[in-house]
Amino acid sequence: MTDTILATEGLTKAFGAVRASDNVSLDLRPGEIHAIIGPNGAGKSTLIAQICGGLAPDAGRITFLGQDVTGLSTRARARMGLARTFQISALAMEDTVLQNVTLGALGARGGPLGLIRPALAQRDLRDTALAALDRVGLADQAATVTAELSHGQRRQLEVAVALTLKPHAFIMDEPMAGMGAEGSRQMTGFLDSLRDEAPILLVEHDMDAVFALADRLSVLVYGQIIATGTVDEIRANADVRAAYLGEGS
Ligand SMILES: Nc1ncnc2c1ncn2[C@@H]1O[C@H](COP(=O)(O)OP(=O)(O)OP(=O)(O)O)[C@@H](O)[C@H]1O
Repeated sequence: MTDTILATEGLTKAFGAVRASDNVSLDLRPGEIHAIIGPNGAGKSTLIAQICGGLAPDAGRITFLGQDVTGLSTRARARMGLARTFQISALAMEDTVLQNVTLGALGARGGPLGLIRPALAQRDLRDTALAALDRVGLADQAATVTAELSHGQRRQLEVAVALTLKPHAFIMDEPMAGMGAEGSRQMTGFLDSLRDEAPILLVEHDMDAVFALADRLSVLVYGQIIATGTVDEIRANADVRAAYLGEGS
């Protein structure tokens, strides 16, 4: 039990007749990357939205760090260290890289964002921000305007913002989306190293990345988890092959 950072138990969410989450139970353990895969419309986004707090489940519960967080707001979960990344719109494109991370660090402390006193001059905030940039390999881009970053660099910047939360878990929604082969390879290496900071719940369509990274996979089909296991176990699973991986291969 203490080996679980995040867990869902019996999570259920219906939209009319569609059961987008149907009794979903899964857990995320220290140091692991747990990938959620499944065909389009399987319920991955719905699941992530419930875990992060944007969508209330009809039934079931979510525990994070041993606490029932089902009724907590997205912000409260984020403050506890549940870090959702790769919502690109969260970055202020006209601000510098350092400004973006500093504002993230300020937000993480609960400071009112409207009162951006000279946040950049606050030494501890600045140090936190610079350390996060260093960790993701963007220290030399601190003064760059965010809009000038490449797609991949923006994703690294999002992770830097998340790092200022001192995350206990990362929730990542399609980090490889929109990346070329080289970008995906670099991102795969980056995520591989990031699991040392906090475990990652990863929704991703790029199967090369998933198979390279995941310690465990859960396969979601029509809102239900039909299998959870290691890459080898999932590859060998007849139900999974029939429902998903077998498609076209
Ligand atoms: N707000 C909503 N209102 C009605 N139906 C919804 C809503 N959100 C999701 N659904 C339905 O719930 C099911 C699961 O959708 P969801 O977006 O969670 O799947 P997904 O696995 O994330 O898909 P994709 O891989 O295409 O992003 C689908 O049938 C979808 O049409």
